[in-house]
Amino acid sequence: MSGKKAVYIYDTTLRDGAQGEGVHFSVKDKMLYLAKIMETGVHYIEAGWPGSNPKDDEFFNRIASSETIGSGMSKIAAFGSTCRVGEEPENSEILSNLLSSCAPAVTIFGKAWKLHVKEVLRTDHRENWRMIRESVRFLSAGGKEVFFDAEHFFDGFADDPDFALACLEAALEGGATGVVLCDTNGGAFPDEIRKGVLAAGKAFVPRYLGIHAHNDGGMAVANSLTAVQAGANQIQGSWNGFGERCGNANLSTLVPWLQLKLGYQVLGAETVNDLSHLSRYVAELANYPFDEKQPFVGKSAFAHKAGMHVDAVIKNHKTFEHIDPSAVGNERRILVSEQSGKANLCQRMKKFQPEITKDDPLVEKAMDRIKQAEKEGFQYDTAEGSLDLLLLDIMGLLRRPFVLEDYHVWSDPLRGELDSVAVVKVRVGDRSEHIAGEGDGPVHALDKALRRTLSVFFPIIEESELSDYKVRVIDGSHGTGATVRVVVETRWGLRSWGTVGVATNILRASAMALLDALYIVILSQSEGKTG
Ligand SMILES: CC(=O)SCCNC(=O)CCNC(=O)[C@H](O)C(C)(C)COP(=O)(O)OP(=O)(O)OC[C@H]1O[C@@H](n2cnc3c(N)ncnc32)[C@H](O)[C@@H]1OP(=O)(O)O
Ligand SMILES: CC(=O)C(=O)O
Repeated sequence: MSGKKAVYIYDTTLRDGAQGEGVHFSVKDKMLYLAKIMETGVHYIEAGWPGSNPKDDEFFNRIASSETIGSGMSKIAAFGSTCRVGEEPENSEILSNLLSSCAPAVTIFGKAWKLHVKEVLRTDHRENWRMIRESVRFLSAGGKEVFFDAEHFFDGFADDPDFALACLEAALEGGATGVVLCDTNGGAFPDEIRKGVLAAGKAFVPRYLGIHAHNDGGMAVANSLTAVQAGANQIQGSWNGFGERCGNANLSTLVPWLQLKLGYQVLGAETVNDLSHLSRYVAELANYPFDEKQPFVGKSAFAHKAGMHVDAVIKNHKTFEHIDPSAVGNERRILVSEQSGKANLCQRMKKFQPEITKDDPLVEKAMDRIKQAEKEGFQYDTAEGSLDLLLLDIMGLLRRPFVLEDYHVWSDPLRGELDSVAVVKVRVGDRSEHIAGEGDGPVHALDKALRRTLSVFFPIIEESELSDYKVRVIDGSHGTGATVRVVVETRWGLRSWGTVGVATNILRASAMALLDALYIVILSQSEGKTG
């Protein structure tokens, strides 16, 4: 271990993260998650609440019978509550499930705000402290390492500091290894967090003083960092900020803050350097769309669009980047749009002609063409495939591998499934083919007909797939006669790219975007020019 101060990470993605709307992990996903996160050296992984649902039960059973899981550096923690009001710990089903789980660590939550004791538990303060103290004692005596999550600690501390601190004291008297101060409603301000953590740190010296912050006020990361600076040495959070309501403190943001910017020792360098990939992997397992606007790990985190920014970032990346993107496994992206100057264009064109310079007339020509096209409704920052084709064309490097000579589409919406038919005629060299395709709707039929015809000449087409299709009305004042922009996302192996078409006829706009997508598949294979 280096001389840096350590902060311990307690990963609650599988528990609080799974409480987030739209987040779902199957048991298999959870097993994959554990295997992956255990490699990162995260200190604690909260696996779920044994006894609360059959999925969590099966998961804990699978962990117990797995030889590899449990052998790594990360400790598994089981989650649950204290015993109920008036209940002895020995008779508590919740505590008995926690005790018999395979997890060496257990976290139980209890009330630290008088409002909850009165209105939710409907009991008195002494009984609340008893429930906390005796539940912790029972689990500690059973050989578990016990953390106490002081639910609503900061609201409770603002209301009555002595009461809130007495809840921590009860847990420590019971033998808790750590107490975790929770901003459960997520509405605290950093200054309130600082006061609460300082007071807890002054009153007690637990082995772990943790913070668990929700993001309802958009402050979860700031509040967690404030807590660490005030003396907390454990952070509970989730990757991508998944969690109840607006989510939990985002580990994908917190880890680089702590390790790269504030000088704490958190996780191994290899994990931090791979953070962008790890965060995406977790989103994929959770079956939740990855937020590309996320700090540090999102695709947009180092995407430069404005011409002035790009000019400067090429001269010295520090002018518009707070860290080197590679430090978190991310990459710099130079976008091209109507906001571009010659620096953006030149940087992109170097892909095809490395020696090109900003004062080359072709760069200015490309900039003018793109600004004009964007005025007509094209949008290239989300359609880098069409952008590359346009640039290759301007540079005189584009050899279109085929020509679409003709296409017709018929639709009969009353027919039910496969209500549309398209016929396309394609020429490659001096050979032409025309083939029909059926589809659910005219665009699907056109896509199928194009792919079937082209795969006669270019079998590689079969390996690519249309992964997204978006239509946007550009000028709503013309009603159903408005101009539309179609953006198509195509996936081929690990690569994906966007292409764009604009027209008043949605089918024509779709055909433009689809054709660009297919040109790129073929060119990437045969000429390697768009790679
Ligand atoms: C702040 C947090 O995020 S804590 C995490 C909470 N997570 C979850 O709730 C997800 C999993 N939960 C569940 O599956 C279910 O709620 C269960 C199985 C745990 C409990 O279900 P039920 O027994 O039907 O109880 P239900 O959820 O309706 O009510 C909660 C009960 O727990 C009590 N309770 C709430 N907090 C605590 C606490 N800290 N300690 C002890 N009891 C508590 C409530 O008073 C209520 O009891 P009551 O009905 O006697 O008033
Ligand atoms: C324990 C917990 O998840 C909370 O207080 O928010």
